[in-house]
Amino acid sequence: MDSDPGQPQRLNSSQHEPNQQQRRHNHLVELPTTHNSISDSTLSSAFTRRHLEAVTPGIDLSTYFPSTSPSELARPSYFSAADPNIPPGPANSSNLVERQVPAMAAALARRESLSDIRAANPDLSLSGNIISATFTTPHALNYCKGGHWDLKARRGQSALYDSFAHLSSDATPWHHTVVAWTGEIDFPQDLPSSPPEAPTSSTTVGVSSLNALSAPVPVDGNTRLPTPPIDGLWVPREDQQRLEYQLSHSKSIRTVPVWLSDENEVNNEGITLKDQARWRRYAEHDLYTLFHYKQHEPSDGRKERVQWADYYRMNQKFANRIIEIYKPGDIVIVHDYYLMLLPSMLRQRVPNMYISFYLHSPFPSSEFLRCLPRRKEVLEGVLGANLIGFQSYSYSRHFLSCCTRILGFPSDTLGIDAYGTRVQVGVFPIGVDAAKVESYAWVDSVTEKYNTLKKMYEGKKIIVGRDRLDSVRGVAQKLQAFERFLELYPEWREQVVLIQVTTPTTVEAEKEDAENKIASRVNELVMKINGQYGSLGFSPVQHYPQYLDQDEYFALLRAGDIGLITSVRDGMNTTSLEYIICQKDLHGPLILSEFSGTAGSLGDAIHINPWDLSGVAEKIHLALTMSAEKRMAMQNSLYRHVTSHNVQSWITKFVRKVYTVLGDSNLVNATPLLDRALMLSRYRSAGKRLFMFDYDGTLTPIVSEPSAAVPSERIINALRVLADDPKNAVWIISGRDQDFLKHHLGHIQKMGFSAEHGSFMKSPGSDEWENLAEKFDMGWQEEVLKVFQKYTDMATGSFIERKRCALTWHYRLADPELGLQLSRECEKELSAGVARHWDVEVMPGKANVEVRPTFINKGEIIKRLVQTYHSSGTSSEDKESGKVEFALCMGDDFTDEDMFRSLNGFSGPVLDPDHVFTVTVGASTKVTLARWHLLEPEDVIECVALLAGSEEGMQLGEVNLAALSSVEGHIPEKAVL
Ligand SMILES: O=P(O)(O)OC[C@H]1O[C@H](O[C@H]2O[C@H](CO)[C@@H](O)[C@H](O)[C@H]2O)[C@H](O)[C@@H](O)[C@@H]1O
Repeated sequence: MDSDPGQPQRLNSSQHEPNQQQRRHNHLVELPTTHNSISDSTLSSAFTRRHLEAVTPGIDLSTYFPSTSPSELARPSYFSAADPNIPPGPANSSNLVERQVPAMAAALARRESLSDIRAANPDLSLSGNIISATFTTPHALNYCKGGHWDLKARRGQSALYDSFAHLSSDATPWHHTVVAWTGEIDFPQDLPSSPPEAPTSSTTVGVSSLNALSAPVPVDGNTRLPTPPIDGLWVPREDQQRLEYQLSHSKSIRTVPVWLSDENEVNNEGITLKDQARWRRYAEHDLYTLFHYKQHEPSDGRKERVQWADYYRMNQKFANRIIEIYKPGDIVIVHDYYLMLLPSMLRQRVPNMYISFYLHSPFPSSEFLRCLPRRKEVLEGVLGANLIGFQSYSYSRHFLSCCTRILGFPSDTLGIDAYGTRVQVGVFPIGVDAAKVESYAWVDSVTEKYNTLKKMYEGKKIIVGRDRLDSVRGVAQKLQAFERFLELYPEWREQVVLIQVTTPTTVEAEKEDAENKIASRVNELVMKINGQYGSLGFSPVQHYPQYLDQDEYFALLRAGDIGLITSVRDGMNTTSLEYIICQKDLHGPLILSEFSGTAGSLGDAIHINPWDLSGVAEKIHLALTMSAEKRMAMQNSLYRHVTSHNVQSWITKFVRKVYTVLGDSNLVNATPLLDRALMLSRYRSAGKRLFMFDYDGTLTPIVSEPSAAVPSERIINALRVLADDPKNAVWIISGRDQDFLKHHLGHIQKMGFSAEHGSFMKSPGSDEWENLAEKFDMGWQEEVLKVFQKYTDMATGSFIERKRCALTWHYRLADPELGLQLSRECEKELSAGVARHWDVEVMPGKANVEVRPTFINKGEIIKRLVQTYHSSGTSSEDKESGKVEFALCMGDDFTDEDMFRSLNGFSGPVLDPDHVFTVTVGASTKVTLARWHLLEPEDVIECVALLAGSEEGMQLGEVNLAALSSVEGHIPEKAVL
């Protein structure tokens, strides 16, 4: 093996070793890619065989796995926790731990039992199950000929998968299940990714997918018959079941796969393309980018809508899958930005579910998040969780401020009041499996490569870097800083080598960028530096654009004199943690970007600003010249941190925090975000529907001047569409007087009205107003007016709204503090005076105080309406007979609670509770009798338009807008109304 340090070369003499030409130019040419220490196919075969042996005793598997040798089965791998070759269970893992990290072994020895946990949390009914939802399964899947599955270790996220392995092991008391998408399934060329073409009686010409299903059985006996797809993925059901069985019986990580369709698309040339990557597109294109403080030009809105729809649908599929396996008392942990809608979707289905969310990536400041078109939905989605965890304090602080600034939710440093409950926020920096790193980093094969490396660069200092080729990893900055270092410190020229390994990105949005810009920028810089500071015998930058295998990786980390991490933004940099472990004896300093999520935890590393090239250069010099004592002190402290804050302690602390938070949460008052998709489906299946809308603060936003609260065109049109449908009875139930309602909404002939909190009623289609307070003595009004006038005189800007029956004193335009104080006094005075000798109720409203007869209220109107519309008849064609099969009631204030109370009374005995939607609008902190929550009138309008659009879309025979809307969670504004 050529050991000339001047020649870039691979670190071993494997079959992948490049030829001489490649060596000379390896910074320009991508070398043949190697994989983890066990090649993908070997690993997968080993895995599959091991599992099938476990689950199918007695079956000879040798024909399926002809190439799996016993040594392959036995060989360990660090890179994937999902690798079944890592011995599972307490005996193996704790032995390892005890040998390697005594502190951790002691911690694990203090394993809590479930009964201890239950005893310490008597208010919770913990089942002992944890469901972890993560985007992709710990294994990449290969669908093989013959319908068998080959499983490969998935690259990346090793810390997360290690935490799953830990939770699944006997080292914890939990019964753990991972729910995850299969990921893009690798199909062999000769297997159909869509239904195979079936022969017709006279010809073998292909038929459409639909016909293929009903086509005659092929007679050759070889053609695999298409079965109806699960969501369009053309994997026969028995093969899906085979995989599900295999994954669910895994001893290392029990996994339940989520099947998502690959929904083939036909391109302009009529060629069918598989597009399995669509499910990651929104998350990786929009969220990942923005969370890393980057923005791309908006594309045409249509593409974005489709990506959002896929994201929404993908999250829904996860929710469905979790609900299938969920049992009361289970703890659900949702991981990362792919699944940000999932917490709310779960909360909507099971309001008292124990849900937590952990973000592995950074979270940006509100100034950045504001640029995300779906910012509100994304924040609302996560807020379905009881606990939200972040990698670093600044990410959690940004999140809190986004909730307050974008959603208007009250927050403090510990959490947010949302949807009638408290959502807690915490910082839990992830770690790595330190014991595992130690056990693999010093095996003979690594030491051999380490020795080779050291020999290769004898007499030189080695700076190591291993990054993904993402723009956020700062590889270009690293090279520029190194260049600056060589410029500023000529004495180090030819004395220092930077070995930079750059792995391909897996993030969709980065791929294009990476291929086009970053890769060429990095190559340019490597050439420039080597051209300027290199010689015939030596190139100062050794760039390896490739995956490293496990042995090479650890050998490199051990061989480094400096670890250099210059990411301009990352959630957690696990390479830095692994470097620290690998340097436990040699104490090579770690130079770490302050923009890495790890920086907050590794206070003893040398922190740098990667944008300050001279500053980084100085720190490289400092690290190279640091005394041995100082390096040792620094490294020892970092080592202690990394080994005690490992991935096992991370997940243990997080889970512990989940149940502590649950003990503090008031889940009884939780009011989930309205499940629009559910509402729409119930609406569409109902023969007879009843709508009851409050007006101010529900259909229109609250404004300072009552006369300015006019309905928008959009809501008028939507209400009209709903009211025109013979299946619907639509009512406005408001504190407003008849004139106001008539003026703004009276032209919707088929709508019913109740004015002044139930004092007056006008049925749909009628011109007559019924006065329900007719017989009531109005003598109280004079007394109330006197009191109101007194307060009006005291608060400049306040005024009295005089209606026919109800009276309102408004103080919104007065000084806010004085107004509030006087309103309390006014309410007290009226309650102690006029309300004692008249049968009237004094109600504090939104910057108002209202008085009306007690027996008249919105709840009474609801009773009348249900009694009127709900009859035991069966015809659903007219309003005179038939059962109400869908009821939607929306309101925002105290007076609307009467409506919810009444409807709740009917839910069960009269109306099917699953078909009654009571929705409160407004403050996230609100304690309400409503079952659902919406944030503001704009959301109400979206929902009303969604229902109206659903019918209209179908009537017009257009694209089924409702179907699109339901997956998108909103209705296209212009297209429908
Ligand atoms: O039952 P509602 O339809 O919600 O009506 C309740 C009262 O709403 C109006 O006042 C409130 O809205 C105004 C416009 O946004 C706002 O300026 C005022 O401060 C609020 O109190 C209306 O003026 C009252 O008559 C209704 O009783």
